[in-house]
Amino acid sequence: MTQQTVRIATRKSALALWQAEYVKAKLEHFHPGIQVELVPMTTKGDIILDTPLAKVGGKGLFVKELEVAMLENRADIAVHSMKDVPVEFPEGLGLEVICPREDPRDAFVSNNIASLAELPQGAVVGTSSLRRQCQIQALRPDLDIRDLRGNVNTRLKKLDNGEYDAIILAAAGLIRLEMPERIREYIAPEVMLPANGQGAVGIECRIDDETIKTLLAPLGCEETRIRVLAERAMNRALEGGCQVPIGSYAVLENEQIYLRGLVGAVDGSEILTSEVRGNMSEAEQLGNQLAENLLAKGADKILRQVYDQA
Ligand SMILES: NCc1[nH]cc(CCC(=O)O)c1CC(=O)O
Repeated sequence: MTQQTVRIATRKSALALWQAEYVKAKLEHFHPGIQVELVPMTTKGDIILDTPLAKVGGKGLFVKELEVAMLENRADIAVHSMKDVPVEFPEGLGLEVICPREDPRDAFVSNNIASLAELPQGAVVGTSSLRRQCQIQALRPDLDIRDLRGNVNTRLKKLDNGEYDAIILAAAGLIRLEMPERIREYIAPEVMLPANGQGAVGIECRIDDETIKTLLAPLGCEETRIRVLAERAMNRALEGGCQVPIGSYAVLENEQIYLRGLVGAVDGSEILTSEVRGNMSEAEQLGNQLAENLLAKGADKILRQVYDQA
């Protein structure tokens, strides 16, 4: 029998490598004797660091090169942070499994201030996420939100250099990179709704690769799959990629999905929210319904303004 080998296409950031190593370890655990190789590569999103992401605009800035590698059979799977994965996949590729979710909340990170609420008037907060920006500005119009790009370590370094009083990052990244002590406050979803898929890692592969799909099956988490399916359905219906002021967050409560959604003007002057509950088997319908609720409240008008400015 030939030796089974799985090649993982991955970005080179510390978090991407952590996620790829995590999947490698899981594959080796479930399939003793398997060979797993990492194929590190650079994506457009890693190169364009000086332009606000919303302006670069390209959906899938961080995943395209990985997808091309799979289509050209230079890799078998790609491991992604679900929140960076566009809602549609290129022909021939699909998302096969979603792994158990890490803490989905946003984290308040600062060297001298304990929480978002304790930030002094006019404090400088770093984030390049329009979703975070609009929610913070709605709460605290006085704060000075400034762009912050780069991978997790780069962002922390900029904070430590004194460029910001505080920054907002996904808690999941800090936990995975073993820096939970950096988190001063876990921001509740009621205060800051996370991005769709935040904290979840997904694995993409060629849809006709049955061997790989069989190997991947034990890595999936059904609860996470349902939650992320509902969240992504809302974003898809709103035609929102990851660089939009949209939040969506699902939890399961006794076999029921509770899905919350938000669309906001970037300056926080207007925030639309809605929520739906329904059966676990109706994740996508619930996402669509929530999007319709938001559109009925005027979400399309807000989003069009954002796209026009970008
Ligand atoms: N957009 C970058 C990105 N993609 C995934 C994570 C964090 C981990 C996750 O959500 O799985 C981050 C960093 C951040 O938002 O702080």
